[in-house]
Amino acid sequence: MEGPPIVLDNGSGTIKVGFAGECEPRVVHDNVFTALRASRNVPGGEDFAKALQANTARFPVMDHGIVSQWEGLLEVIEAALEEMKADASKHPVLLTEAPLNPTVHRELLVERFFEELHVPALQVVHSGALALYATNSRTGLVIEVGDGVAQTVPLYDSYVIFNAVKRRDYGGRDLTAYLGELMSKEINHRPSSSEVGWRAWKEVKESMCRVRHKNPVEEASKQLSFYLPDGKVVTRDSECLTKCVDALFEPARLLKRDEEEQGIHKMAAESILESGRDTQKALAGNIVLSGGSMSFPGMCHRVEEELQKLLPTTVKAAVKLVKSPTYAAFTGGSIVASMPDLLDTFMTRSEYEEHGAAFIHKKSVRLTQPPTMS
Ligand SMILES: Nc1ncnc2c1ncn2[C@@H]1O[C@H](COP(=O)(O)OP(=O)(O)OP(=O)(O)O)[C@@H](O)[C@H]1O
Repeated sequence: MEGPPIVLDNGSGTIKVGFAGECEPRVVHDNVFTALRASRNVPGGEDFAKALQANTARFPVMDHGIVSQWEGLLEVIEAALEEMKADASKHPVLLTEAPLNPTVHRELLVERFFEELHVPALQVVHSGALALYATNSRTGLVIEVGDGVAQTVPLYDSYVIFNAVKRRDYGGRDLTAYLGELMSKEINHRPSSSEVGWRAWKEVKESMCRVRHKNPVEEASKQLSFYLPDGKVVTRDSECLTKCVDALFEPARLLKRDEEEQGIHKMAAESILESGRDTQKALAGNIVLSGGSMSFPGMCHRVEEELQKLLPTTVKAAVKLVKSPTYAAFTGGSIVASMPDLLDTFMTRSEYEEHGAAFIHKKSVRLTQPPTMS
């Protein structure tokens, strides 16, 4: 007999796993492949093992929303399920994927889940769409920036407006690297190893970085100074703390990407303007920020301000931050997977065996189907 569905938010930085109906994930793991594991699975693995000993090993399983280490992903998931004492073969799985990934990526996910994790049934949904469910609304625009992907997903009455979804390949991981670059210039920070540097930059980013803005109430919770392992100090007035967040609005220039890499406010404006005229006001009036990289103090105000400049004056932007930005996709997935008729939309093992992995494209749930608006 099957147990409750398992919800698996497979992020570029962390994987969040739990049961449908629960508010927060039971297990949150860095989505990284240890050097020791990598040494068993790739040619020239001894170098990875040496890197581990030198404490410089970092092998992310995901590269901007795309699985780059399949063996690593399976090991991370198996470890998480073991921690939950859950047997994948006894639970349908609701899995998240970044929007606009290649179709073949979804098929490979399906294949691995049926063949290697032996799941009885599977559904794959966009993480951005789920975040809106976590706020209990069905119409709105989600702006989600996690560790590796920035996405804007408009939903009208639970339908994803597919043609207006935007996705770019930058996120918190890029901000951490950019902050490290800024700190090495501004305070001559020289970490003893890349791993030590990375951890320190990430901690500074999460505890001190904020949006360039003068609202002292919103900024009050941030730390005043941070002592880096090399003895250097980052103080609250450091220019790099706000400049790091500016990169979300100017990724092409600050993260040195090509012009295609628009800032989140431009992606959001395009998502709204490319949706039907009759839905624009409803979308702009309920903008939800989700994903860990939207947690910077002052973010709602800045997004609202920048976005409003790009919208007609009759379309008013109202922006709010979801309650737990890093868990919002999981929470939304947990709500969706608890809906009584949702299980009918899952791809079953017999469908997989009969039609193959590509059948998943025919099994979209309601919230991932194109709208049928007149
Ligand atoms: N308080 C914070 N302030 C700023 N950034 C934060 C904060 N907390 C977490 N982050 C950043 O958020 C990112 C992780 O967010 P999240 O878990 O939503 O991403 P993900 O699901 O792993 O990746 P993605 O959705 O991009 O595939 C990390 O880069 C982390 O450093």
